[in-house]
Amino acid sequence: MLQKFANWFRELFFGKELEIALVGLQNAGKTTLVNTMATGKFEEDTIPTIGFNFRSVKKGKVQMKMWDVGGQARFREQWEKYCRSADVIIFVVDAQDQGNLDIARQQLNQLISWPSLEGIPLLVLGNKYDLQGCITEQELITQMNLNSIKDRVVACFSISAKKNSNIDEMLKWLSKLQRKNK
Ligand SMILES: Nc1nc2c(ncn2[C@@H]2O[C@H](COP(=O)(O)OP(=O)(O)OP(=O)(O)O)[C@@H](O)[C@H]2O)c(=O)[nH]1
Ligand SMILES: [Mg+2]
Repeated sequence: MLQKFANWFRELFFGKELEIALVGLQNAGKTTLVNTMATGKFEEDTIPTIGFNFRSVKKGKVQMKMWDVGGQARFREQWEKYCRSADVIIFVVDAQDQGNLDIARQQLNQLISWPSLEGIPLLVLGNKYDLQGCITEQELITQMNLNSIKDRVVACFSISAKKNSNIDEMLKWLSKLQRKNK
């Protein structure tokens, strides 16, 4: 109760802060999304993330502190470490790369089964929606088995980090989240 009041008081004067962990397979577009959120522009030449990148961006009244973690297999065991202290987990999927959906689903299941991550809200993004042959939001919900997740708030959006589409809707959803009591 006291913690809730302290959070409310802090938010009133300093605005809200959200800690965000971005995970998902390599090449899904995590770094591109963070860049688009920061600058509003698409930067073509991202290189695969080694370890992680950190970027803090103010959107409206919300300071978003983003941990963008590498998606290559050798970095995946570190995902939990970054998600542990996050207020929300964003799992980015390449919506065109249907051959990797099974692995994405397995990795997501593995991640959210960590007891340390119980209850942390989950946002699944089907990225690259500007490309032909992408699966829809509804298909992504089915393929990623999102309806079976009952222990946390779950949302799903189709976005394009490249074309900056649906990013505002995503930000609106994020800005409504409560900070975790730390
Ligand atoms: N067409 C299209 N391409 C995109 C989009 N988002 C990212 N890409 C491209 O996808 C490739 C991978 O993007 P990254 O942002 O580096 O992917 P990542 O998820 O950070 O990859 P790792 O750091 O290896 O985990 C790049 O060539 C991007 O230009 C999108 O919305 N549409
Ligand atoms: Mg990256």
